[in-house]
Amino acid sequence: MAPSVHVKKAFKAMNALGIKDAQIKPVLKNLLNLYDKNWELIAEDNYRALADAIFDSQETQATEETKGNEKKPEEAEGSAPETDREKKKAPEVCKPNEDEDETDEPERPLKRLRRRGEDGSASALNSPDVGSPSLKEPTTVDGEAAPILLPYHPLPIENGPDAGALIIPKDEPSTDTPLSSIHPDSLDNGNSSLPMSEVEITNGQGEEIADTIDALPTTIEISSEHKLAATLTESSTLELASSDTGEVKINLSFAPATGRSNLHLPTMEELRRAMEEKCLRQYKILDPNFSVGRFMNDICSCYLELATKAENSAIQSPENLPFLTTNVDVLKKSAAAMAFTSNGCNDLATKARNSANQWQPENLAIVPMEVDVLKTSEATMAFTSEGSNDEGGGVGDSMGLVVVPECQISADEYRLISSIGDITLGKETVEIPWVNEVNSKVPPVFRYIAQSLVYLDAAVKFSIARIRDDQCCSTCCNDCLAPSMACKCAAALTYTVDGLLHENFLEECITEARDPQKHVVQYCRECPLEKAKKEEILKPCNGHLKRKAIKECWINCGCIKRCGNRVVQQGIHNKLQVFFTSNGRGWGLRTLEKLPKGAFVCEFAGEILTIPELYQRSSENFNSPVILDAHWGSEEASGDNKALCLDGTHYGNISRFINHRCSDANLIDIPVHVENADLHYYHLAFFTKREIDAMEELTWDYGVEFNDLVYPTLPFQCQCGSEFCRIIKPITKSKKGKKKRT
Ligand SMILES: C[S@@+](CC[C@H](N)C(=O)[O-])C[C@H]1O[C@@H](n2cnc3c(N)ncnc32)[C@H](O)[C@@H]1O
Repeated sequence: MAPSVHVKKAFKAMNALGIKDAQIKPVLKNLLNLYDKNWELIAEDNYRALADAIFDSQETQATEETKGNEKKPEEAEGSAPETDREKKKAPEVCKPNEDEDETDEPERPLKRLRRRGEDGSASALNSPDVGSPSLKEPTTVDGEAAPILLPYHPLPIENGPDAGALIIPKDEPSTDTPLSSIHPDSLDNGNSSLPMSEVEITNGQGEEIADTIDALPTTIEISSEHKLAATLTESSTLELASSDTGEVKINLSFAPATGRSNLHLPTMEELRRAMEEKCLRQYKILDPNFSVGRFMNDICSCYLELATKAENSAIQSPENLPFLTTNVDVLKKSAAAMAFTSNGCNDLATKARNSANQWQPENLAIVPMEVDVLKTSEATMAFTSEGSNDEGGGVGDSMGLVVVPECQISADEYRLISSIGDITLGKETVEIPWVNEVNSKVPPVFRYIAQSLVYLDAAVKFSIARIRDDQCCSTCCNDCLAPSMACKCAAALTYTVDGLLHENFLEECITEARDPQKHVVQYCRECPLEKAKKEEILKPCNGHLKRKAIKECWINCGCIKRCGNRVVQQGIHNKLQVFFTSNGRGWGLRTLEKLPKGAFVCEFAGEILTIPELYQRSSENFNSPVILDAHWGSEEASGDNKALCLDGTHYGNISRFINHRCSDANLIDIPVHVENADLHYYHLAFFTKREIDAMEELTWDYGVEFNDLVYPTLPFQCQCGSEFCRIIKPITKSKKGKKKRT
């Protein structure tokens, strides 16, 4: 399964920051659960999420200790010795700005880290001397940019005379001090200590013009084409402005954070997905091409259109532009501001309409995130936000500006996001819907394939010439399971006429899976699993199995396509559903109808990789690859390109959602030969081990061990809930002092 190299890298990056292993380990475990083992996210910005989580946990600990200690009478009287107080603080290593930071708040180990692409005083995590790997943009197996993971690029700010007056949020403001509205005329250019939500506006010639946001009544003032000042009181605001050069900027801001320690910075991707999901659910948008990026773009286009129209006609009265409250003079010069609420647009619109006569820029505001959209024509856009959440109540530090090219989401992805009806995108003969009743996540992006595909080096050849006469039923001409047929392929009595596995065959497979060591037939001198690791000392081979396998009728057989000895190759036919589990296991697969014992559910489809190829992917995020352990070590299966596995991470089918359950899973995986008799490659098909009720989750035993707690070879803490769960639970002491497993 997933190599420990991820863990090692994470430890290394944290060690470079002076954080000790003991502090890293528990937080990393939690984070892995939280991020569904998405190492790519965890490793982003040099493990910024991990560092943040460690610091948060230290902070929480310190706060708790402080609270606990405050209760002690001697400390309440201020008699705690200095040394004790110091102990409550976060570790020394976490306070790089010690000299500057003299607040009474519990010490925050590191300042909140900037997002990728921001400049200025880069955080320790971004400094090259940390020695951690540089950020790698995700690529697909073809080497093309993976569509879903939107890279951030710093916005190129032009200082030339033609550059528009665009707002660049000031990075890392550091105080909660309430702000007052600053009239552009009275601005102090070059102010270097702007507070938390303050943003700068440049006039294209390097001069700061300014924009401030605080916790007072909402105000946006526009005094000239390139001058804009805002003071906001409600939770957040949205502003739109265009420049002479046709650029449109949208700026949505949170009000300053107050007492929200659990905020985390969502990625652009998370934000976009959450918004898209919301639109799909709440507004029932059915257009498969819908995207938030496009939506924002449309706002910009409409805005420009309206603004341009305003130049030529008198329609710019507030009654005619219900959501737009701006200064007409400024509009005429192509710069403007507008505001509306995210959940209360109508209220504000009404307010704006009702107050037409007093139509003042003060009556603006409230949107729960910070967004910047630039250059409609080039469709670039930037989201800068912190603490965005579905309720729109998030607040946070002011963010730096990041710009993301809009068109990085492939058509497939659009379809995936909008195609709640069928996660297979029509690639199976049945539709498989997905549902999330737990949160607003949408399924991970991957290419749905109904059949496995060779990635590159795997020696998988399907040649008719290799099928011997005694391996097929060339004389059959109908259904091989029909009573009158004496078919040699069907003689193995694998399937019943109902398309189920024969009871005996199934039981034998279950017994074999229960104790695989008993069925080991081969030990290799140099096991491919070890060899591919390129470590100097190879561990001895654990042995390889000769598993019971199904041989279906294949191309050389004379029977019909609907022959009873062709089950797996017919594909999925049951009603299944992908759903989000409620106990931290991410997505899962369940059946919507009752399934009998021995029924075929689906096969594991993915990229067919050689073991070295699998290890080369070690820096990527694995989705539990499956080893095709067949006759390894035998003469026939030797060669680096013959020891194979299936990886469903990037290309996969519905099986990539099947979760693990120790021992008493309801599915069993059985090798199936469909195209040829090659022993080193086979299909892996899932069959029911027992009758399964409608709505029951489908699970299989990945066959993994959960015993290395320091550097786990598995990327997840098992939550299967089985009474036979193999995970070693930490031993805790009960109140009576007895040790027990948690
Ligand atoms: C093949 S995927 C299964 C689908 C996955 N849950 C998802 O959301 O995409 C395997 C991953 O699911 C999670 N998982 C599967 N079984 C689990 C279990 N019993 N306990 C905790 N996590 C599990 C782990 O993150 C594992 O790496």
